[in-house]
Amino acid sequence: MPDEELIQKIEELKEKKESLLVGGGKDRIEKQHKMGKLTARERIEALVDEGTFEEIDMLVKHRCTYFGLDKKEFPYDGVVTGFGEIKGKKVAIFSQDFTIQGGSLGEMHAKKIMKLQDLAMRYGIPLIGINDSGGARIQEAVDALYGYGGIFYRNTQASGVIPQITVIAGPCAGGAVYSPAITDFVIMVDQTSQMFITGPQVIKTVTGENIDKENLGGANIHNSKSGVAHLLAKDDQEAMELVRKLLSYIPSNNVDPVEPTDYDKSYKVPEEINEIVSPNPKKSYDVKDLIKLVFDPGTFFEIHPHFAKNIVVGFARLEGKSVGIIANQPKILAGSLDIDASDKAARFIRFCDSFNIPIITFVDTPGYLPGVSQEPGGIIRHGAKLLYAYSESTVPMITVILRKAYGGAYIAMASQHLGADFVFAYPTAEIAVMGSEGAANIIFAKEIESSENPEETRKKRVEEYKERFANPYEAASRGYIEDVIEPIETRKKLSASLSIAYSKVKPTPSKKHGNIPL
Ligand SMILES: CC(C)(COP(=O)(O)OP(=O)(O)OC[C@H]1O[C@@H](n2cnc3c(N)ncnc32)[C@H](O)[C@@H]1OP(=O)(O)O)[C@@H](O)C(=O)NCCC(=O)NCCSC(=O)CC(=O)O
Repeated sequence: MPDEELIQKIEELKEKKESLLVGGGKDRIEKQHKMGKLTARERIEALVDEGTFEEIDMLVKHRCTYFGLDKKEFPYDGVVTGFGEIKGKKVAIFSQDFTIQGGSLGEMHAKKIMKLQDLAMRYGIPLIGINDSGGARIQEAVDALYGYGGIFYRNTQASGVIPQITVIAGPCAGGAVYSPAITDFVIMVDQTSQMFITGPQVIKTVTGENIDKENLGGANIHNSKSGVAHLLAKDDQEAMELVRKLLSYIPSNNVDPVEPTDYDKSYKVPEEINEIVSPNPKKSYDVKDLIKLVFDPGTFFEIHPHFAKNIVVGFARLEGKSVGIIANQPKILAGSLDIDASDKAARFIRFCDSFNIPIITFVDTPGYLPGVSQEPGGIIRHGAKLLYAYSESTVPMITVILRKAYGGAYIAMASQHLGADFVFAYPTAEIAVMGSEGAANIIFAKEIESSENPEETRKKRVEEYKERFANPYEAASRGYIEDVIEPIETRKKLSASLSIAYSKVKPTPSKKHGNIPL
């Protein structure tokens, strides 16, 4: 005979949980849907493998008594936290619920996130944060600020230990923006998400400028101009699919390897690869066409595709194993390295290195971009990040020089001198201090000027310089590159050299940490 009191207690528990599951109520959920947004719980459902989500701390309550909050209850204090699986891989997830007091972050809301961060670190699993919040819960004042501080601190401690991925699926204003900024990848949803340190109204008061929130901090601005966001999703559903895809290329932590996948063993790089890179340095091409032919078909996943398009970064698989790719893009700004390209590549290199993902670099760049916007903008310290990031990396690094590799940019783009394990060059490669025309104009200036036919002398000298240096053989003769290869051999050479370099052990000097130029 079941105990009546026990039955009643279980009923009470069920009712309590069911009442919490309605979040901020039907009307607010409807409003959320009308805006094209999923709710916090629907987002988690879209993210994880079916039926794998295990919630914790659903019964947490706020304890603020100011401004009438003592009379208000906020289910699970406006943030859903717990664990789930993505393609079988365990992950920790928090998802802010905008239907509950605008998803604002108070003391207990923050404590739930902090606890989850601590647990993700303890278990060595990725942390995924879904942000949809009006920021610090204004009534909770300094307790809310304590909360943000604790989250930032943990984000920083976790950096390089577990992957941290953020989805911005609504407003993210004020102090709230810095947690996503510390995480490894930020995905923003088009039209429904914004990030800014202060909104349009405050800007109008402080600086007198008029701007709407989309142009100030919408998904397009942060994906294409500021570089704050790495991926753009058309809606919440696509954002969750992007997280799932991203996770398949990266490990759970800085110790575990990425699981290799099956791949088509019969895949042969098509002959057309030999025709992509033209020997004419003025003829551009899309380096992504080459990348797609070299790696396992359909596996190239570009990161930051809308930002600093003169450099391409992303993941792909080579014989089922995950690799990170950095490639100059000759189609945009001739593949030159500017401030944004340096920042973009350096951060990606450091992610790969932190999580033991080998780095493959394709080089075709005339150099660092000179000019009046770049120098005062600090191209020197930004450009230095790229050299620094490659130099400090300890993962296997393989470099392929496709065509131009001039001067400082040759050194910066994972040259052997910065620690690349294998460097290959195509016959079209030009490894020199600078382009032949510029070089001849400088070193033969006096001779050209004083000759009877300056134009003819100039041409002759340019040709001489080109013949001497605009090729890969001078570098190969010194052993600065391991081999000159045909493009069609690229996949085979990369696989063979990676299989050797996987066991790489690179001793690093004992230090607390370096001081990368920021
Ligand atoms: C985010 C919004 C644009 C969303 O506008 P909407 O019209 O969609 O929604 P809304 O204003 O009706 O908000 C829904 C409910 O959430 C509440 N709400 C929203 N933001 C809140 C916050 N930060 N603290 C406490 N409550 C908040 C609203 O009062 C409302 O409650 P109800 O339903 O009961 O009426 C707006 O709410 C907003 O501007 N919020 C403040 C953003 C901000 O300045 N945050 C910075 C905080 S300071 C900070 O973070 C620290 C720092 O900057 O360093």
